[in-house]
Amino acid sequence: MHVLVVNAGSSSLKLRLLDPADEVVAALDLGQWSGPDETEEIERFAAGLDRVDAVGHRIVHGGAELTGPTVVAGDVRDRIAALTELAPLHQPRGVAGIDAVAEVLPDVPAVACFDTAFHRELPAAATTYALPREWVRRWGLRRFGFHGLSHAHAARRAGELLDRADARVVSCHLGAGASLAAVRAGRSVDTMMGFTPLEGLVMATRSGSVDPGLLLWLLRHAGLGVEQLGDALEPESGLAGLTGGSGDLREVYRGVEAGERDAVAAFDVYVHRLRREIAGMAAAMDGLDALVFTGGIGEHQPPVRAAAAAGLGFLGVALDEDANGAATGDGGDVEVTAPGAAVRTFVVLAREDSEIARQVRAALRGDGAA
Ligand SMILES: Nc1ncnc2c1ncn2[C@@H]1O[C@H](COP(=O)(O)OP(=O)(O)O)[C@@H](O)[C@H]1O
Ligand SMILES: CC(=O)OP(=O)(O)O
Ligand SMILES: [Mg+2]
Repeated sequence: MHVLVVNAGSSSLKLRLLDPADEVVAALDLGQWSGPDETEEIERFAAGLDRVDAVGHRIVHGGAELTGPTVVAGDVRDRIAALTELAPLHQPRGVAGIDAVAEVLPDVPAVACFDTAFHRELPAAATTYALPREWVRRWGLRRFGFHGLSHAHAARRAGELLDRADARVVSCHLGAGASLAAVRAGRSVDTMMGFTPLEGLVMATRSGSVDPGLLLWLLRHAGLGVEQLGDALEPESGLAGLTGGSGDLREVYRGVEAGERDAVAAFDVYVHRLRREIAGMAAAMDGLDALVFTGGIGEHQPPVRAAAAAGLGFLGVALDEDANGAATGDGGDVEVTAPGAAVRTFVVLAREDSEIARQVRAALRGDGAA
């Protein structure tokens, strides 16, 4: 089965045609993509493909009900669109991808694959916010977790590379958005993102977790409205907020090398949070066997991996300096563990596309979730 994969992220759109062996036989990447207003290129790409047997869409939020790969039929598209408030940066882009491809390939079955689905069996202790019970019941407030397609692939690859199905893996997806997952025996047992993709690590343009009291203070005392606050936390915070410039870690690191004070501070804040939370994920599953880095930053930025690992020796993490320095995303999935370290560390190329194709095939074969 040839599967066209549509991966709409917050900062990019990635289209891939995968053959039955998961080889990428056609690709289009749009670095900057606004979503609904800009679908001609997707349509042209999809229309120009010789053979598409099925389409798989990455959809960031599935809410409480869409918990596995789902054929886009009936009201499914509208149910996905109805979750826009919970992922305003992402959900409209996912829906735009569904609409654009349906326009040019109306007879090809499409399957929605959700970032949230991998985390659907998180233990209650990990999903529950300590909020009034009445609110939780009325609005279904809970932590969902995201980047599940990437975490599922990264953790599976770590299991294969370790040759252990029961491994405890901390998966670090570090892209424009970023999150960690604690994965034990292939199942997500904790993760950093919550009700929305705003909780957790410092990201390119997102704040990650901040004190809720600080947000209340801003609303009450700084004259900010809810809309302004939302706009500031999402596209104007994170690395971009810290440097007052680009949220691209490549640029930040150039500033670090040039000794620019804001860039050094931003890098330190990013790494401090990352390191602390890796240890937290390990604690959520009584230790770890493998640490995996994936996503644009995880794959291509040796200094981030080195700086995060530098504080984790107490857990048994240690990187081989040369192997880590050489792992810049071109050499496939590689190990970067220092000789003798108790925890194995891998760099795994993010393959949300192959995870989606796998789920599409499973859903269309009728054997449920992949
Ligand atoms: N070739 C590269 N070299 C260094 N850093 C990279 C490279 N590609 C991507 N990155 C980093 O990864 C970030 C984007 O991650 P990516 O996973 O591609 O984005 P998205 O979350 O939109 O899928 C960029 O901000 C950049 O810092
Ligand atoms: C969920 C999320 O943050 O996705 P992305 O990294 O693509 O923005
Ligand atoms: Mg991404």
